[in-house]
Amino acid sequence: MQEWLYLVIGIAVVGVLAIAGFVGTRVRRTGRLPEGTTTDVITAPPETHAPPVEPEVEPEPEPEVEPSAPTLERPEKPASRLVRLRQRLAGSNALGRGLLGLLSREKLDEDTWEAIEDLLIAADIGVAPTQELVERLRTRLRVEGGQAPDARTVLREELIELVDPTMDRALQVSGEGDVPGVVLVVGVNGTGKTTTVGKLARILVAEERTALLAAADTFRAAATEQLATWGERVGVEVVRGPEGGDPASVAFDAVKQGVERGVDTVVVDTAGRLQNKQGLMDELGKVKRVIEKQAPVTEVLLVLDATTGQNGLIQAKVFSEVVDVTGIVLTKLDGSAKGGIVVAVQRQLGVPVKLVGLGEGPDDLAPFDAAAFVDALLG
Ligand SMILES: Nc1nc2c(ncn2[C@@H]2O[C@H](COP(=O)(O)OP(=O)(O)OP(=O)(O)O)[C@@H](O)[C@H]2O)c(=O)[nH]1
Repeated sequence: MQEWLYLVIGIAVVGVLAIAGFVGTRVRRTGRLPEGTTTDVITAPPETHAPPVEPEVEPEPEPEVEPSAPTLERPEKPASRLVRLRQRLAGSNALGRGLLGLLSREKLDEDTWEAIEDLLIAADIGVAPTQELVERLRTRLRVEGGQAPDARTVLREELIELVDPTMDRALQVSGEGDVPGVVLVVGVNGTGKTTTVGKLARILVAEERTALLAAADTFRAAATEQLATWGERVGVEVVRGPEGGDPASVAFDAVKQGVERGVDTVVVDTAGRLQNKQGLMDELGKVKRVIEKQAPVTEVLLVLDATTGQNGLIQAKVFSEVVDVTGIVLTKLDGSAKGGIVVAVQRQLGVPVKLVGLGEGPDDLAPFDAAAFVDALLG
């Protein structure tokens, strides 16, 4: 009986030890205590403080912003522009004042008439027109002398006559039927040709016409950029080609687009390098020929710098031999004391001055008018 008691105690001890061993093994293997068990011996792995993971947030789609249309400028109506001529002809109206001073003398002797001739020639009117004018003034002032004619009135009338108010100065900017009018702008670089094309675009816009510009001056890259800026300001597109490319192909493309889009007028800027007459003739001849596959050229404007005097007249002659010039744009009249060039160039080419440049402002290009010009000269 005692042996049985020892056996039961032994089994019980072994059992307790076995259970303790099993529990220890599980804790080590799993790293955690079985549910409801606590102990000081086994420590849980240290908690790591990983930064909290931000939930991924889909970025808000950028709201689509309509490219805002550039604010377009509203060019000044052409009719009001010539009023600026009077102030701008600061140099040229010295001619008017000088003539009036001489003609108001009590005695119009030979010396006075000579001084009048000198003044007119210095203002670039040209020798033949000067002699004609002096002759007419002498006759009128002598014949009407008894009634003390107003020298100013006589001079005004004779100057207007000389500038010729009967010439048709309307710009031909409309084509026949559905095709656009095509204005070809030619002239030596530096005369203000590209500026004139830009200003002309503004005149067309002011008159509510649609226009397209052709940057066919591929010779000077900056000319294309310059033209693009002019166009952007009034919402007129510019057709351009590669730098140094064929000007005729740019002109062709522009007029083709003009026909397709049904614009009113295409204005073509050209390079017009005066390297030699044959080169110029080839270049401008080709430009005109290819344009006319699409639409007739309605106006050929020759741009001349009024400050260049006789040089300008020589250029004018060369260009007029190469293309049929139909109108003259006289730029920089504001800075010139030589307003007489208007008379000289019209006489030389037999075509009217249609536009005058009066400054560097965007709307400083005005339709020319004989009476307003003479009034500005006389101050
Ligand atoms: N004061 C004055 N300056 C003018 C007038 N017209 C043009 N200009 C200036 O003359 C300079 C030459 O003008 P452009 O238009 O670049 O000359 P361009 O003939 O086109 O020369 P290219 O582009 O090289 O063919 C510019 O500084 C113009 O602002 C004008 O009527 N009066």
